[in-house]
Amino acid sequence: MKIAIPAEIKNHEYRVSMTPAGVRELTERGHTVAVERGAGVGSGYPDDAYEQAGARIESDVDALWAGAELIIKVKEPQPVEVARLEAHQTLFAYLHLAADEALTRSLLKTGATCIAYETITDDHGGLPLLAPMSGVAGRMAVQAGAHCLEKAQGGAGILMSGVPGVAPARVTVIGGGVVGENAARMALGLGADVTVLDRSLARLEVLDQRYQGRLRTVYSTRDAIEAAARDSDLIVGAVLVPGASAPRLITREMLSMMKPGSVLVDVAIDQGGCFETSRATTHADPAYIVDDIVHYCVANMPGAVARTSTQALSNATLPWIVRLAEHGWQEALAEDEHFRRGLNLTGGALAHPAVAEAFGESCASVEALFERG
Ligand SMILES: NC(=O)C1=CN([C@@H]2O[C@H](COP(=O)(O)OP(=O)(O)OC[C@H]3O[C@@H](n4cnc5c(N)ncnc54)[C@H](O)[C@@H]3O)[C@@H](O)[C@H]2O)C=CC1
Ligand SMILES: CC(=O)C(=O)O
Ligand SMILES: [Mg+2]
Repeated sequence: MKIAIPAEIKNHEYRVSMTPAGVRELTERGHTVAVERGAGVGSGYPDDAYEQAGARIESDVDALWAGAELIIKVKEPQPVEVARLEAHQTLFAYLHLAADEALTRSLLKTGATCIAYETITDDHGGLPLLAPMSGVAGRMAVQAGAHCLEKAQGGAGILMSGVPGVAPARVTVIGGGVVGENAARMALGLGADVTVLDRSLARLEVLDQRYQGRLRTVYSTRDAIEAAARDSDLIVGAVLVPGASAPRLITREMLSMMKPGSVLVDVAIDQGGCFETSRATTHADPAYIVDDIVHYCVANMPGAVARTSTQALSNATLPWIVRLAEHGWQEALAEDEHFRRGLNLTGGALAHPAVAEAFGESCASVEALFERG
């Protein structure tokens, strides 16, 4: 199969969708891999490392896309990339379509098959291609939150750990999944006072067992969220309903309950955000203030630690990419219900129920799509 690895073009996005080691796995199986010139540089992989792995380096980005059957990216395609996508091509990347109707409609018009990393599932109820970046973003959320708590950033001037005789910061994490657990672990490591809210009792039980009284677990209700708003110095938004847009858990009105200079880090911003006052920001200008509350809402947090993130992402995606390359999307997805859940769009139709629901549209029967092909 002809595979293309474009350079990422989102603001301050330094990841690349495949390491040279990943390229070698594909070229040794007889596939052709074209890598856009300079695509790996932000992650510390020069062009010659890809050449040694058997890739061809392509300087002409239009030719790179036009010559591919399978395009592997990190972030959702930007408008100039959507314009290059063709109906016969397969795109495999983070898409977060429920949060972006304009992107969804423009991708539908291309007729291309779009498979999202973040909706592929596993046998344990997890999201194996979201998890590695959720781990990174969860850990970063606390670093970012600690920075935002400093006075110069508009924060209340609170040190996460406190000092002897002075209480540590109160950190609440809403959503105790992969992002939430990693955020909680970092906050605990810094000596903060940590509470995790989730509406899954099973998840709260896992955290309770794992952290043996070092953090509080609280069932997520409106009351519990209001109490968190009143008491917390830092709230990390880490909820997810797979494929769907994030529920708005802290309203603008609730900001008035919070202490001035408190911080909201909305990691769920890539699914639209779980705070009403969240809007997506970039690493160039990551935070803003509404009603005295600092908001950090970067939608591609792992891009800032690209070397770590590229390796972690590539480790997770490679086996799935190999299956797409070896069998084509129809056969690869037909064989595996978890892979099928990654299918978001094909032939101009919506193929993921949560994405279709987000726009009040009907969802194509995935089984029927396979029969048609
Ligand atoms: N901004 C960024 O750079 C990044 C953002 N993310 C995003 O972070 C979000 C979380 O991802 P993961 O932790 O991997 O998901 P996950 O599925 O592991 O965890 C989500 C948790 O939220 C809980 N939840 C759902 N509704 C809730 C509610 N109303 N109240 C409390 N808890 C609720 C679920 O029970 C689950 O435990 C996703 O939107 C993901 O796309 C992930 C990586 C990078
Ligand atoms: C998950 C995601 O959106 C990211 O890593 O940027
Ligand atoms: Mg994102």
